[in-house]
Amino acid sequence: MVRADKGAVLVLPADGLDGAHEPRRLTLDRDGLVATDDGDRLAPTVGDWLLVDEGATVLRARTTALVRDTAGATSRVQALAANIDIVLVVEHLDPDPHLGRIERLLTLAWRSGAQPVVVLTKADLVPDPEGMAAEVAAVALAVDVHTVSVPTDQGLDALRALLAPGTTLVAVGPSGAGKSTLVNALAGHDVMETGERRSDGRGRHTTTHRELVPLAGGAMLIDTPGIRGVGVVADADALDTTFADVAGLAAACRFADCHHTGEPGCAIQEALDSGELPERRLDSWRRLAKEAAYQARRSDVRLRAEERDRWKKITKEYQRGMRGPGRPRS
Ligand SMILES: Nc1nc2c(ncn2[C@@H]2O[C@H](COP(=O)(O)OP(=O)(O)OP(=O)(O)O)[C@@H](O)[C@H]2O)c(=O)[nH]1
Ligand SMILES: [Zn+2]
Repeated sequence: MVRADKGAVLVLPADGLDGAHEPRRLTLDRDGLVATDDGDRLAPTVGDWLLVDEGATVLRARTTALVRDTAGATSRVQALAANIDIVLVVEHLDPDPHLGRIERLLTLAWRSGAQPVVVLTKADLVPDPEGMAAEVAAVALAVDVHTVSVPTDQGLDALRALLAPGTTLVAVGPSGAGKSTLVNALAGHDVMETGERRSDGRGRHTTTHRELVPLAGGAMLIDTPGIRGVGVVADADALDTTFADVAGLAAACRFADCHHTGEPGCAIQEALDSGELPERRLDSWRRLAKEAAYQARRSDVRLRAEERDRWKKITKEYQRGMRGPGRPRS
């Protein structure tokens, strides 16, 4: 699936992912959901595979999914993209890259099951892009960090090397980071509108929808609108990967339930004192860990509510059956 449209999705045939085919419109049921193999119903997202047969559409199980927890009390996670291999965490070098945002997006990426790669854009606007990249690399553990500039073509070959046939990449990052510009540069022609001011003076283009762009070489790229600070992205496992250094230290504290707030034998406190662990990184971890804990509690409540609703429905159906005559039962 390449794009969600009002009450419908745009789909490409599996053998039509060469960039030469026009997507086809597929109308969805009223609720906008599609049945999955295991009897669930999900809202299809960009990157999903839909098996379309006469009348029936089935959503294939996702290998990976970029998900964000939505704010509503009853709503579930929202899938931003599915079946992706690489998440490009795009951040500008000018203004200065925001380390906390990179950590947040890396957590979103790790949670998806795909491999994150950090892309620092606008290298042409700063005197020392490599020095800045080293600072970012220090917070992006086990992740490649690339610096690029689209106007000078700097660093783009390293990204082109990621575009193996069949590979799906998604670009995430704040508005104005240069995601659409990057997608266009990698596609070799303009497929996404970018933030240039329009000549008719009607403001600037920003990406308003997620869209899958099949590239000539057989890779697929998904551009996303700028992800704002809202939307919880953390879960405990993903956090431990993003903050492997903090998690490792915490495991070395004397008390297993150490809060790292002055307890004796606290390895985190020692690392802060020695300068090995920057205060900023610990704060960033604490903030995301708090969100993850809150989210876990909320989803517990939600699961229990769903279970209750399911039983209510079953009971109602049963009572209706008892009341008869109704439909004959098979
Ligand atoms: N100098 C320079 N400018 C760049 C570079 N990449 C992007 N820009 C500019 O940055 C602005 C924002 O770029 P976009 O590609 O629209 O940003 P985006 O991340 O897609 O933004 P949203 O669609 O709002 O999420 C545009 O004016 C681009 O021309 C770069 O490598 N160097
Ligand atoms: Zn501790």
